[in-house]
Amino acid sequence: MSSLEEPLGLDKLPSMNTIDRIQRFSSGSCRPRVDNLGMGNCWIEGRSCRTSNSCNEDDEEYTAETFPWKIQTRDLSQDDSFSQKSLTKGRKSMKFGMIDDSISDCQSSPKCHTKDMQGLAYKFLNSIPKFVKIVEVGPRDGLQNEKNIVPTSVKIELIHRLASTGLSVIEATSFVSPKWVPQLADANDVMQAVHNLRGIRLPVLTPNLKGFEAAMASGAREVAIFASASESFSKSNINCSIEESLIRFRAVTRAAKQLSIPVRGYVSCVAGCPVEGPIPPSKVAYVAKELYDMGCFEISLGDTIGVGTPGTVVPMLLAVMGVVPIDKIAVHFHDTYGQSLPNILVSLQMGISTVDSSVAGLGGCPYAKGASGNVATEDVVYMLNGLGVKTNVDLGKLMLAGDFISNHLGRPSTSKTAIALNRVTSNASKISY
Ligand SMILES: CC(C)(COP(=O)([O-])OP(=O)([O-])OC[C@H]1O[C@@H](n2cnc3c(N)ncnc32)[C@H](O)[C@@H]1OP(=O)([O-])[O-])[C@@H](O)C(=O)NCCC(=O)NCCSC(=O)C[C@@](C)(O)CC(=O)[O-]
Repeated sequence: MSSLEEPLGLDKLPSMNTIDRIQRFSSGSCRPRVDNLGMGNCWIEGRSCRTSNSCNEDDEEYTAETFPWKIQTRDLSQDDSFSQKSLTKGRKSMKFGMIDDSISDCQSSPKCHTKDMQGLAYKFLNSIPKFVKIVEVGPRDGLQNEKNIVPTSVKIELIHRLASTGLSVIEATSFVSPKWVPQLADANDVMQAVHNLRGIRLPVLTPNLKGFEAAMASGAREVAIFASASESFSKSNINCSIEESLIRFRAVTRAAKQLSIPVRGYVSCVAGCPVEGPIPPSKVAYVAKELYDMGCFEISLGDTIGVGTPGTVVPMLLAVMGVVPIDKIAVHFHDTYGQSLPNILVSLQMGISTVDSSVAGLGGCPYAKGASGNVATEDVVYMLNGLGVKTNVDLGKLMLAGDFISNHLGRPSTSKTAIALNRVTSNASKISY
């Protein structure tokens, strides 16, 4: 049975319910053990883990120290604009997913235990970063799998439209073999047309030195290399073993360093492989560390076939967080099982602040059959808006970019947000978000 048919579920983990696990991870008392994170082992080890699935931890006060690995996270204490102002904002802020005043309503009810409610809100929202950087991968990951090749002019227009939304990073294309990915054979033309866009980073995928050199010649000023945590996927995707790929990627990072070009590193199949099924977190951590050690400024963890759930994503992230600083980790979810948003939410709760996504939910990998598109950028922005997290992305303009490419492809967007908001207004640009 292919891993697409069978979710990689909690049965692969120690028997601890998900909420319990999130609580324990959030508390910071269970830290990843990096030396032995294989399948079937204790995924987490804290100061007082006695068995593979239990941590001897009493409920703690939710103080700043309880989230030791967080970076620039929100503070829900008295002065915090989110906890206090948002909670008393009134019904008007319910519009478009903004947090409502139900908690403050509840606080005034004798039936509600105010301290418990505040404690719960703190526990689940405290570690979420105040700002999330969105890496838009639509023009690359989104279009690399389209049956009908998208004209170069449409790709260029899409990048321009995305650039106007406030996105700061747009992955533009790939310098890969046109025999393998004919959809992106026009990489040079696309980059020549957009590389001068101001105030925006436009990384491109480069699998080897040949791709790197072509990218540089086209005007690219940031690249990404892409390894896999699955041996089988590495072979089918880039035609070499993981170790061989790391040798190629070292050559790319060395060349990039000489030109001061930033290199992003991807690890694909972090939650499962279409051939091998479950991938142990230790394998993901190994590849992530190799990429980080060779100089990648950021490691994007890709659930290429979209089989991950919070139950498998959390232990995988813990393993990687043991070897790569959390502010250097990004998450990249495909939405095959509709798990992307919950997976992103737990990633944010663990302190991750960079999320890859694709406008209109475009995407898929030509070498991962059955995998669906990336999580839609519109859905991510909507959720982050609702959480009070800044992205600097204008949802209305983003929807227009999504409409543009969906119209061109002749099919509706898979973004639930775009579908819902388009239903309530035919002119998204008039909405005040
Ligand atoms: C890696 C290679 C190039 C190896 O391809 P190969 O066939 O093993 O390489 P080769 O070195 O034997 O070269 C074969 C031919 O390709 C040419 N070639 C060689 N390199 C390049 C290059 N850079 N650009 C253009 N042409 C190239 C080379 O010149 C030669 O041309 P020929 O002599 O036959 O005319 C090939 O397997 C390839 O292009 N694979 C790319 C596959 C791809 O893009 N997959 C989708 C990426 S999505 C992903 O990985 C997941 C991610 C990142 O999105 C995260 C997630 O979703 O989880």
